[in-house]
Order: sequence, then structure tokens, then C-alpha cells
Amino acid sequence: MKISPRTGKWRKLKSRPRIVIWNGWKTMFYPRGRSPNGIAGRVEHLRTNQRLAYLLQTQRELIYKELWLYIGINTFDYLGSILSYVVIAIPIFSGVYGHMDSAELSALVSKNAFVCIYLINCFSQLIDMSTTVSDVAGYTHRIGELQETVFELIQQEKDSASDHEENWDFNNVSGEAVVTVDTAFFLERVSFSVPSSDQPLVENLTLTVSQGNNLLIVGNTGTGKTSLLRILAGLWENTQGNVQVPSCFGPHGILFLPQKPFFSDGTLREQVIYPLTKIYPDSGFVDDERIVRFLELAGLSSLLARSGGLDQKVEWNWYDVLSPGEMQRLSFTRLFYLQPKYAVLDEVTSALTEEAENELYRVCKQLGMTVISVGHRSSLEKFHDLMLKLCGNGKWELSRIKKK
Ligand SMILES: Nc1ncnc2c1ncn2[C@@H]1O[C@H](COP(=O)(O)OP(=O)(O)OP(=O)(O)O)[C@@H](O)[C@H]1O
Repeated sequence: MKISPRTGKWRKLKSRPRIVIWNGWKTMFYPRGRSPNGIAGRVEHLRTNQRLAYLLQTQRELIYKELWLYIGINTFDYLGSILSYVVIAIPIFSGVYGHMDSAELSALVSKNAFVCIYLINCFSQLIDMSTTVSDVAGYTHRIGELQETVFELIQQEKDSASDHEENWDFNNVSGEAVVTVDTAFFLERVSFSVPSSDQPLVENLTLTVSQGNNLLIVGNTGTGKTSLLRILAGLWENTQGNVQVPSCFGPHGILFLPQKPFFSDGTLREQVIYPLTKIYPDSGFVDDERIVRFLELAGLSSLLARSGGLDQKVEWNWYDVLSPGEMQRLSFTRLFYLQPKYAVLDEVTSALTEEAENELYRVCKQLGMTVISVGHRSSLEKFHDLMLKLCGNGKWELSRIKKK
């Protein structure tokens, strides 16, 4: 039997069902290889086997290389002790020690054997050490590379900080745009392109995002909306122009909410107050009311019950148990809790309905946040004052949104 996709009723299968799936409330029968996971499962199986075979091949090559080394060391160990007797036998039989009696000769032989075995043992230890040293050399090389990269990044950060300081003029009243502490971002003739390519995404963009000026960034797929946010966050470098960020990044300054939120493996409270976990490790009941209120506002009251309270240690991974919409709601709860001055939102309502989006943006406004959003829905316009449209090939249009 199987469900007819046309009528929705059960009908008899021509071939015998091979796979039975119990999905909790209904048993589904599928012919072999036709289950929803059948083909995908086989592909994954094949790919896993290929990777495992590659790993085994590498291990085998390593074992072959080490095999000859260990055969050499052990042969040297065993044959070395025999060799010591051969070495002493030659002068004894050629009559060099003919003047010695048997007691003196046996003392000489055992002394010679002891010295030889001791030398061989030392030599084996040296070879053993050489393998350990080569392992340590590998680790040291990697740590060295990591350290160099970190130093380079710190140096770049220092250089760009001093550049910014030189370029900032908070008292400038003669220029077109005045950068004040209430400005989140100031971009002057900024251009940037796709990494490792000359394809321009945005050219000569001049823009000021200050408090109360909510900005909506729109444009077709691949026109560079997320890339612009990366430029604002300092993750990517602009090819031309000047980007100034007078406000500070962080929970109470400029906060970025990505399309796919990040969750740690902690309790529900830790998800909401992230990244402040270290600052309020035992906040106890101090913030309970606020957190519960914000969960309610984000439409997540049921999650509180499901996770057994704010501080209940959960067994699950948040990415596995939350739906994409719930993840986005939870990241809004985080935003409400942290209440940054500026919230940079990258398609954070893509999995939500328009009503839910309205409600969440309304709360952001009530909490006094200035939002810089990337989105596709025209319903977002009413929550913004400026619209930056990226048109591709470096072109852009900046306009003021008319309030209806
Ligand atoms: N890390 C990267 N390395 C190389 N190219 C990248 C990288 N990230 C993005 N790109 C390219 O840069 C271009 C702009 O990407 P971006 O993610 O900014 O587009 P977008 O406008 O946000 O698109 P969408 O609406 O689909 O989110 C795309 O062509 C993309 O393939």
C-alpha cells in the first residue's frame, strides 16, 4: 500500500514494498530504493566510503614508510649484539690475545659485548628520538604559521586603527558629511569587488548611517548585499575609498545578526544573553523577567516550556531542534535582550511570515534601535528611512523612503 499523490488515498503497490518507515503516526511503505532517503542515502554512503578509502590509502602509505624504518632499527638491535661477538672473535682467533688465559678472555668478551650493546642501544634511542623530533617539528611549524598570521592580523588592525584616527575629524563643519559619535558607519567613495576577482560589486559608494536613519539594503541575488555588510564589519577590505566606524562593535554598540544565527551548546538563557555568557555567568534570577518577556515578544513562550526553564541543561543541539523560523525568532530575542544602538540584520526574517516580521521590527523600533537591514520584501520599507539598491556591476541607487 502507498498513498496516492493524486487522491491522497491508500492504494495497492504493483511491486512488493521493501522499506517500511514508521514516522510516529503513520506507517509508510516504499519499494526498495524509493524511500525519501533512499537515493540520497546511497550517494552519502558512496561518498563516505570514498573518503574512508582515501584515508586508508594515506595510512597505508605511512605504514609502508615506517615499516622499513622499524625493520632497520630492530635488525640493527638484534644483529648488533651478534656483531659484537664477531668483532671480538676476529682478533681472538687471529692470536692477538694469545697471551691471555680463559678467565681473562671471557672477561674481555663480556666487557666488549657490554660496550657494543650499550652503543647500539644509544643509537636506537637516537633514531627513536629522531621520529619524535620530526613530529614536534611538524607541530612547531603549524604553531609558528598560526602565530605569524595572528601577528599580521594584529598589525593590520593597528594600522587601520591609526588610519581611521588620522582620518576622523569630529569637529569638521566644512565637509559635506560630518562624522559624529552618533554615526555608525561613514563610507566615502567606497568600492569593493568579489574576492580574488576583478568583478566590481559596488563602486564609489558614499553613505552615512547615523542614529535614527534606518537603512534598507536591497538588490538582486549576488549583487553584494552581504558583502557590503562584511565591509562594514571589517571582515573584507574595500578596494578603494574610506570606511569609518565611529561607534564600537559589540552588544551595546553595533550588533550583527546573520541570516543563520549562531547558537552555543548551553542553556536557553545562554542563547539569549550570548555573547555576554562570560560577563553574567550566574546572573541567576536577576534577568528572568526580562528574558521571559522578550521570549514572549518573539513568539517563543513554548520554547521555555520545551527546554524546561531558562537554566535547564539541554541534551540537544539547538540547530537540530529549532526550525529555521524559531532560530530567527530566538536571535531576535537576543537582540531585544542586548538592545544594541545599531542592529545590522542580514535577511533575518527570511523564514518568517510578514506578520511576524512586522511584530519583530515593531519591537526593535520601540526599543530605540537603529536598524540596517538586508531584505527582499517591500513590507520592510515602512520600518526604514533610506533605501540602498545594489544594481550589480558596481552600480547603486540611494533614495529616501516616502512614508505612507
Ligand atoms: N567568500 C567568498 N569568496 C568568493 N566569492 C564570494 C564570497 N562570498 C560571496 N562571494 C561572491 O560575491 C558575490 C556577492 O555575494 P553576496 O553574498 O554579497 O550576495 P548577496 O547580494 O548578499 O546575495 P543574496 O541575496 O543571495 O544573499 C556573489 O557573486 C558571490 O558568489
